[in-house]
Amino acid sequence: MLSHGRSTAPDTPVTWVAVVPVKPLPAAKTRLRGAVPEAVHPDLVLAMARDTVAAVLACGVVAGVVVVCDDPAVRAELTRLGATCLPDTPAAGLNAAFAFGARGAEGPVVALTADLPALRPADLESALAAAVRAGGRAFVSDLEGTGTVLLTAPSGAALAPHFGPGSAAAHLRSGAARLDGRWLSLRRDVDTAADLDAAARLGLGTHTGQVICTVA
Ligand SMILES: Nc1nc2c(ncn2[C@@H]2O[C@H](COP(=O)(O)OP(=O)(O)OP(=O)(O)O)[C@@H](O)[C@H]2O)c(=O)[nH]1
Ligand SMILES: C=C(OP(=O)(O)O)C(=O)O
Repeated sequence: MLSHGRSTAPDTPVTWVAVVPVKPLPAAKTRLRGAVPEAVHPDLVLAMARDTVAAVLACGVVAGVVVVCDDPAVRAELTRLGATCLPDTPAAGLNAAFAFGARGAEGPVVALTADLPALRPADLESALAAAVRAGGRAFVSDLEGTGTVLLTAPSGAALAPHFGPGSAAAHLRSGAARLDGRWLSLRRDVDTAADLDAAARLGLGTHTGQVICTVA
């Protein structure tokens, strides 16, 4: 289990607004079912969201995290961590939730999925520095190379999210630049039990690590 401290880059302005959508727990992470006993599944999904949001908040160039979620229990937990939580007002799926969270943001926006329990702030900070160098919209694919873990838009640009199956190719087609860093902790999203094992080998955040300890 790792303690992910706030990364520091004193010469880099703190500017990014992060948007993290989370599905209501009873419906979330169906491909991960069976990784832990059924009764613990919601705790695991919430713990992964808590570790993701905690790591994003600890990133030295992130000014704030907006969570979009229709589950009041999730909103309460993530508000406690320091996120600003909004109900999923559009109720029209993942991309609508991302666009809703990003609307009106002042400064550049980074959209992240909530299933990154090994995320380290330094990997996120390095990816965001690469996004700044890229100039326009940019994305980071998951380790498989087909999905997306992060999409950025510069200040004033539309996020135009295309998350979902095949999203890496969709983001490329939409004109976003692919950022090719190692960033293992960022690129290790957890969709299946095998992904969770791989994330555990990298080092899980505190909350997910505790859930895994209770079932080990
Ligand atoms: N607010 C909101 N978040 C969503 C929605 N759909 C997916 N998400 C979140 O988006 C992220 C990426 O989604 P997936 O990895 O496909 O998660 P999932 O749909 O819970 O997983 P599966 O059931 O296994 O497909 C996760 O953090 C989800 O919680 C949605 O309709 N609204
Ligand atoms: C929604 C996505 O994530 P996942 O692979 O977790 O479904 C995506 O990659 O666009």
